[in-house]
Amino acid sequence: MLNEKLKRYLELLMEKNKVMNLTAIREKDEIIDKHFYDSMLLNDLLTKEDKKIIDIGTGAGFPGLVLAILNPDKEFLLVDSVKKKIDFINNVIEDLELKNVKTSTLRAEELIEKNREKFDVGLCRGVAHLSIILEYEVPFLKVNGRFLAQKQSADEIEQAKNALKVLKSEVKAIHKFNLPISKDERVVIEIQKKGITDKKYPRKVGVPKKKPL
Ligand SMILES: C[S@@+](CC[C@H](N)C(=O)[O-])C[C@H]1O[C@@H](n2cnc3c(N)ncnc32)[C@H](O)[C@@H]1O
Repeated sequence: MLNEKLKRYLELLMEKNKVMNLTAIREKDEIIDKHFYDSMLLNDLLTKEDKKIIDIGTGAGFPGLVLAILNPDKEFLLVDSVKKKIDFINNVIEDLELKNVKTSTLRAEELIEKNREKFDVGLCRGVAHLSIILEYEVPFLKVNGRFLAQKQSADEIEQAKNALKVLKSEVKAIHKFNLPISKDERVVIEIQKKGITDKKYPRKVGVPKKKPL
C-alpha cells in the first residue's frame, strides 16, 4: 500500500512521463510493483542508526525518493547526472514539502570531492555492473557503512571480487525477495565497508565504467 505522499509522487511521475521519458514502464500497477514496491523492499534493511543515505543514479527517484518519503528522520542525497531527472525530483520535493532530501547533478566521480566517507548507507539501482557501482558507492561510505545493491540475481558478485578487495569491502548478506504483484525475483546484496578507501578511488569520470576494477 502506498501512503498519501507516495500516491502523490506516483501521480506526478505518471503526469511527467507523458512529456518526458522518466520510466519505460507505463502501466500504473506495474510502476507500483517494479518501482515503488521494489524500492520499499529496502526499508526493512535500514536501521535506526542509519542517518545519512546516498542514492547514486537515482533517475526518477528509485529507490532513494521512495525511502526518503518513508523515513523523514533520515537525510537523503539523490544524485543523477541528467539534469532533467533531478529537476523532476526537485519538483516532487517541493510539492510534498520534503525537508530531508537534497539533490545533485554531479557525477559520482565528481561529487566525491567534498563527500568522502560521509554516508551510513549507499543505494544504487539499475545503473551498472556491481564491479562498477562499487567504485561509485564505497568511497562515500563511512567505515562499517553499508551499500545495499539491488540486483535481479547475485551472479555479479563473482566478477566483482577484485573491486570488493580493492575497496576493502565484504558481502555481508544476500537478501532475496519477490515483488508483491508480479512475484518477480529481486536480490539485495548487502555490502559492508571494512576500511578507509584509498583516495585514488573513484577514478576520473568515465574510467570506472570503461575499465572496471
Ligand atoms: C537506468 S537509470 C536507473 C534509475 C533508477 N535508479 C531506477 O532504478 O529507476 C540509471 C541512471 O544512472 C545515472 N548515472 C549513471 N552513471 C552515473 C554517475 N557516474 N553519476 C551519477 N549518475 C549516474 C544515469 O544518468 C541514469 O539516470
